[in-house]
Amino acid sequence: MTERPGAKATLAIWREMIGRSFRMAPWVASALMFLLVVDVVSFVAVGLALREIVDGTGRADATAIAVGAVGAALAYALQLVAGSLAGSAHTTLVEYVAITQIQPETLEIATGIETLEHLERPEFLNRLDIVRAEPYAVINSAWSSIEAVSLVTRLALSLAVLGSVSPYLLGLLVFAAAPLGLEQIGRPRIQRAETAAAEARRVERHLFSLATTASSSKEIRVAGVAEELVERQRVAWNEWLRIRTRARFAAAGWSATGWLVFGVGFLGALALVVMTSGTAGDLVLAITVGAQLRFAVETAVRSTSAVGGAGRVIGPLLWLRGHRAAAAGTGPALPAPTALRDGITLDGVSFGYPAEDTTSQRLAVADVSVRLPAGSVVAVVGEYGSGKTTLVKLLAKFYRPTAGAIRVDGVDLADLDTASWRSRLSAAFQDFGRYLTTMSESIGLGDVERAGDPAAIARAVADADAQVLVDKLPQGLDTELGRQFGGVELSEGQWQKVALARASMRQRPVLFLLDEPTASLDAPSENAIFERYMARARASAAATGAVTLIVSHRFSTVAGADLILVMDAGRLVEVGDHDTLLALGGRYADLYGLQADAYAAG
Ligand SMILES: Nc1ncnc2c1ncn2[C@@H]1O[C@H](COP(=O)(O)OP(=O)(O)OP(=O)(O)O)[C@@H](O)[C@H]1O
Repeated sequence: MTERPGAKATLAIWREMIGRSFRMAPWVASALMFLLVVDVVSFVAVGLALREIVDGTGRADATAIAVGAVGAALAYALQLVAGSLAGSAHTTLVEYVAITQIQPETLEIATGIETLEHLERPEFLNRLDIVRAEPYAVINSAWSSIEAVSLVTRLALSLAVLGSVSPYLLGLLVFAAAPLGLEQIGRPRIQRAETAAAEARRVERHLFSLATTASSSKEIRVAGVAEELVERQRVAWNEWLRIRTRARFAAAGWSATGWLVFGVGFLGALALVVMTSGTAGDLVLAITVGAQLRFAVETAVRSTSAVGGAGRVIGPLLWLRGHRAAAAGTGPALPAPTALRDGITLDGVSFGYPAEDTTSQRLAVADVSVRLPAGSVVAVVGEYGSGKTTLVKLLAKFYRPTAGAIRVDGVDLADLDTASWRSRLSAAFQDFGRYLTTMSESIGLGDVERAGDPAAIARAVADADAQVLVDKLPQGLDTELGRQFGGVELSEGQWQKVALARASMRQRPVLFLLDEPTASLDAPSENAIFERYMARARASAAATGAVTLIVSHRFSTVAGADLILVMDAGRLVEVGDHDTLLALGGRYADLYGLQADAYAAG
């Protein structure tokens, strides 16, 4: 999956990065530009002063030697100061732009894509990981490309001085090309290795977080699987290390060969100077400037390495941007309705999760056609893995149907603006989030626009039957949640209540999705909540024609629904209300009977 960005794309990114540097930190960026100019000027001054010393020595001119010596000392000092300040300015800029611009961009890309598929695809996650790990490389390469201009100037000047000592020394140019050229051979290997190692790194991180997260740690300890996890993490680290080390060794070999060639060339050139009766002054000048040349070449290698090496991050960054742009879709998007007149219709809807091998892709939802009338309470039941949650995700537009269409009052959901549609939804998911912040914020974030509205939060708390929980917390709604940051830890059921309260923040949704909203709660809590939600569903139905869709495994919960959808292996096998389905004596009746027997036996 290594993609090398083209020269045009790389130049465009550099221009963008330099532009951002000047916008974000104009003083530091301008200072860096100025210091680079000072660096070159002082380099020229050192050369000229050395030339003066050598000429003065030849003429036995003490004044010229003294002027040359003072000039060389001053110019050298200036060069050191400018070089060091430029280094600091460079690091500051790189860090600042990487952290304030590129790092947030990765999160924006990941969260900005409306659907969820990308978060399950390794090719997306691997690239995200690369850019997140090294956002500095992008901006660093942009500034290194500018510094390269000053380096080329320095190289040219060194060679001019050396050429004036002896034309043979110009041959060093050929030898200087060796370290630069051979570096180009090693670098792509490192680049490919970084990309190839990204997956092993993700595996390593996953295992680390699995082993250090409180929730999974319990199972790990009971099952005694910790050692196995450590071993697997070690294997993943080793794999990461092996791929990178091999490439780095190979690149180091090429680089060492290049420097060997340069060293041999330098020695040969000096021998030629001596043999062609150069003066002692010429020899000293050749050695001094030659050493400077070596330094300039070394810096050039480092900087071309930063410039060229950034391809491994620029490539993935451009890919991620492209992916986001492609996912944004085209065409005009319609605003979502504020109320439903007719309802939501599923027309031959099928969906299969993306699979590596598309030929063996299984449909999680297969050819489902049903009408969810405006104002109705709809329950979805079925065995584990029958496609209930997938149906909810399709309605929330997290995925697009692979076939068929979902219509909202006759308008294809695909044509509705996703943000607008989501602003008309309320949803509580089975795998709810835990926001580690205050209780009130954790609830309020269910509706950003009213996140700080105490009345809205109080109503959401009441709807989710969470007042008892709030009363138990040491600082009520102001209590910090989550032990990781020093707050109060909640039980699974309490977290679920917080999620439910969050989902209750929007008072006038047109679709209320509840995917097993009470799975972690006890039966009395579930009953209390369900009654409230039924009442709420009826009130919403009257106000906005809202459809409330509840996924549940508990049949006592769903019996009061207007419409029950029975799913089996992705298919909708039965539709109707409780009495109709019982009378049908089919799948629903079987499942209902099983659960009733289980309760009776219990
Ligand atoms: N993110 C995913 N990637 C790939 N396959 C998935 C994904 N989520 C679910 N599936 C598959 O899709 C099918 C339907 O899953 P879904 O979660 O919709 O079932 P469900 O009826 O909600 O199950 P449960 O009652 O366990 O919540 C299952 O076979 C499952 O393995």
